[in-house]
Amino acid sequence: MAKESGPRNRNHFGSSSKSRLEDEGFKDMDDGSIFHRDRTAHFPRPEKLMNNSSNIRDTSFGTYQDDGVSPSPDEGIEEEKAPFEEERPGPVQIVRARESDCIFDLDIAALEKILLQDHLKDLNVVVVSVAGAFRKGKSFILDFMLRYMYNQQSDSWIGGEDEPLTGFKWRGGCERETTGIQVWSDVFVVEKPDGSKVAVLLVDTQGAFDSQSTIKDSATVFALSTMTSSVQVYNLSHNIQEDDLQHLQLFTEYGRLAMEETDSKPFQTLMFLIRDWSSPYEYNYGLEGGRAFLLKRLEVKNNQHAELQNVRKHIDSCFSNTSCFLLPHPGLKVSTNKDFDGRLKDIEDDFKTQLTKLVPHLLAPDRLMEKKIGGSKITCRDLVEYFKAYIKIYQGDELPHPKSMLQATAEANNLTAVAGAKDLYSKNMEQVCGGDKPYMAPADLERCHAAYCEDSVRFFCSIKKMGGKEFCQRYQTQLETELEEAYNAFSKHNEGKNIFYAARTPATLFVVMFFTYVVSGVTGFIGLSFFAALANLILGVALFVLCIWAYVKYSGEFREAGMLIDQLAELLWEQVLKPLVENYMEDNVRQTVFNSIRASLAEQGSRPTRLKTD
Ligand SMILES: Nc1nc2c(ncn2[C@@H]2O[C@H](COP(=O)(O)OP(=O)(O)OP(=O)(O)O)[C@@H](O)[C@H]2O)c(=O)[nH]1
Ligand SMILES: [Mg+2]
Repeated sequence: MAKESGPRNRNHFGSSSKSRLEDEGFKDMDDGSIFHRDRTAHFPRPEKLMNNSSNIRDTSFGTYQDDGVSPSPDEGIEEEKAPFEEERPGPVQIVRARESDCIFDLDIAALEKILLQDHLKDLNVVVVSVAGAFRKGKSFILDFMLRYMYNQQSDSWIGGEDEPLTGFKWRGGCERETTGIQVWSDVFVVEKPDGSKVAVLLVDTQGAFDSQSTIKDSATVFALSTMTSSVQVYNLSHNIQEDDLQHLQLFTEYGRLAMEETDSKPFQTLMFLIRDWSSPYEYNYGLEGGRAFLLKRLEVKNNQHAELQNVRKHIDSCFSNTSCFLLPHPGLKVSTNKDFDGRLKDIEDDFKTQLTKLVPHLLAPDRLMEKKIGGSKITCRDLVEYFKAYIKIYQGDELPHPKSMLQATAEANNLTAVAGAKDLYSKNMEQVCGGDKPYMAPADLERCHAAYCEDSVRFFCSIKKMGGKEFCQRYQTQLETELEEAYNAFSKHNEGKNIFYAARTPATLFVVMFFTYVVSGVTGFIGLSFFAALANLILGVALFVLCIWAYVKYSGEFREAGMLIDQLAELLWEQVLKPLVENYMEDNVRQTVFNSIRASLAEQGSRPTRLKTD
């Protein structure tokens, strides 16, 4: 790690800060650290952190900056009148769930404040994140990583026996603690063996599958943290179960969807961290045992079911690197004692031994892996931009909603049943009014539709489906709507076969032409030349439109023009010609009936006094 401090660039933690902290519920501890009354914000003072080890971190907050105007602390300025207040290192929430819906917001200002500091923004970034189910000790393990980062060059980085564990907020109990995504406000600047400096960011995440989060919430947090980290620690308990792999598959697929498609693997390193490993006699604690165990678990065998093979192949296709670490149980005090505050003396030796192997394996300078996206290393500044871009995708509507296994299965069941039932209906209807069948009377077609519709719904109901009655009813309604739509298409197709229907446009245009021809002749004859000319003009337009219509029908080009002419002709037919024809026909029919009745009555020798004809 590079030491970057000096008289004008050092932490500043004045007495005024102390009284402020006391006001906020913090109190000074004997070891020089500050302890919050609710036991959640206990961390070393920055000075202590600096003194504790020779390796120096860049303090993210409160580093004195010589701006040439403000006096430096060295110039005898009283602490109370310090130009600014020290901000304590701590967890910062950068991704937060909205209360009203399952959408997450990015706190851009907080992220920028951390990552866009002058000494960090152009450094390549290493992001180590811990994710997995809730209440499994994620924040707890991250706090040991923090201890390592702050005391890296000391062999006793793990801390004193009586030192409470502080940093990311952790606690016992069964309710979730961490929400959204949190990062440690101190970004550590580390010099790698090749001399290059990198910025190390530690990320804590909301546990998956708590009772307040939907699958979408869990998938979003897991996917976002996997997409933005160079090492994702998948924190599991006791074993790697098949459902752990399935969830990993679901979440990483959700992440992959939001990323640009590339040929290379989208994510970097995945470490399965198995807590409370209880079979060291089969696979030894640590990395070696983990490697053998993982090899066995992720093995793809020819005789394996395709479902099992798919999960394994998917995981392999997502991560460039996978590893596994088997961590022993930390002891009953850790898991069951409500007063346990993280002191090493309460933790089993086996656990501590493995911890001293696990943390350096992840964070030692020669182990640090820069975050790469699309094959190139990214800087802290780039990471901010990627966060902004990714969160936008998860806030939008373009991604599908990840569902619970039952819901997804029930939907698939119902959709298959809908498709089968619709297929049955279509086949039946094809047989009565398909493309090669002649025109059918609309009333008969409707009767067939009603009968086949009933058959189709009966078929849908007869298929066994998951999801319950109410859920299936939604799909039955969807089926009925789709059948109605299919019926509309069939009846339009049927109408198309009616030769008179097809000839309606030219017939209408012919009637218009004939009428205007007669009008022009008559008005011309009686000297109304203006009306004659107008009628001629309409006749000419009708003839032109008829020619265009004929061309469209013949060539299949300009179909929009053809449709417009058809609509115009239909309007004319429906609004003018049809009422005229019907009226005329009705009058004629009435007249005929009247005449025949009168004739028959006359034959009988009596005359009708009055016949009501309307
Ligand atoms: N059995 C067991 N318990 C542990 C282990 N590590 C920590 N714990 C305990 O697990 C409890 C939860 O620890 P946290 O670090 O808050 O767990 P988390 O996964 O961050 O929980 P959420 O933030 O709610 O998701 C605490 O009581 C810890 O003492 C472990 O390896 N095994
Ligand atoms: Mg937590």
